[in-house]
Amino acid sequence: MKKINVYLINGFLGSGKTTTLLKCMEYFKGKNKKYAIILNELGETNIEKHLFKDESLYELLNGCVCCSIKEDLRTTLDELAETLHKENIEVVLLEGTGVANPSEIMETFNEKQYREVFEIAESICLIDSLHFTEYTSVFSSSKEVRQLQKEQIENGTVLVLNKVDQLSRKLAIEKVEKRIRKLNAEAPLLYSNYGNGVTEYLESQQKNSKIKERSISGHHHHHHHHHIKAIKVEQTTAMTKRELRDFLKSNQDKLLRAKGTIKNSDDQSWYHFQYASGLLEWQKVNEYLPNRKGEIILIGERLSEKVTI
Ligand SMILES: Nc1nc2c(ncn2[C@@H]2O[C@H](COP(=O)(O)OP(=O)(O)OP(=O)(O)O)[C@@H](O)[C@H]2O)c(=O)[nH]1
Repeated sequence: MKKINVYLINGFLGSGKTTTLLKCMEYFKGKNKKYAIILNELGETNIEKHLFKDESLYELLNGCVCCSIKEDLRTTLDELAETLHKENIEVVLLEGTGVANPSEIMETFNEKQYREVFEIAESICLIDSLHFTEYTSVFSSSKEVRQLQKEQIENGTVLVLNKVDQLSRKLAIEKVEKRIRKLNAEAPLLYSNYGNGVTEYLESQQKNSKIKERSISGHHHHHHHHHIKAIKVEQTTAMTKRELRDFLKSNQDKLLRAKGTIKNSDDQSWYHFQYASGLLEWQKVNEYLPNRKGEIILIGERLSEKVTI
């Protein structure tokens, strides 16, 4: 029986995984291939669920604690294997948490019972060009963050240097590329904004599938990443965008990423927001959200459980 192609989408927090996943979904839709999505989310709530309405979605919430990833994934894959053929699913798209070692996931797919059904077609590693130097420097990041970047890049079959729009100088890009190449010299490297170019790459690989004989087995180091955690903070009073930005900036030293849905005191409307690479983006929610509570997911190191806004 033809195996199900699995596309892993990894990369550090905020590097552009979900943005790329949405593009891959469009691509497979255009090819009339049915896919299932597995999201490995950090934190107890999936704040981005609105992006995946009506999709075949499997969630591994809290799955970042690496020791539990494999077990959670096995349960999901067993469930998926039951329905795959009934639903004509041909592709699985799996987005990692951003703080997990992709080899844990690869190893699970490599277990005999799953190897017979699934095949990792590509392990896409997104890299935030703006923050890569900071995240890999001994002066500005923890050992844990550096280790994660290294593991993710080492395990990519294609590397996507994303957010190049944030790098102003060509020299800076070259410097980042040089450092990446020290970690993974073989995988093709794409320059990208908002994950553009990834689906074109997938298309070209389909045509060249005969020449692709890389082994995707994953590196077998086990590191534990218990210091990076996600906490959920509930919004108690409506706030302006400026107040939100000030709040995030005041936690900047510990914060790697934040996202959420909050109520804006200027127009009393709901907004989804994203905070990555020190940049805050927000978008008005157009649908009606009854009994909605504002909530923010903060992801970082040394975060205290007692944050209030
Ligand atoms: N300027 C710029 N922003 C980008 C680019 N790609 C993604 N973003 C923005 O960066 C933020 C994070 O993007 P996501 O796709 O959610 O990143 P992610 O890796 O899925 O984030 P986590 O799953 O939380 O780790 C969003 O606000 C995106 O709109 C890019 O190429 N350039």
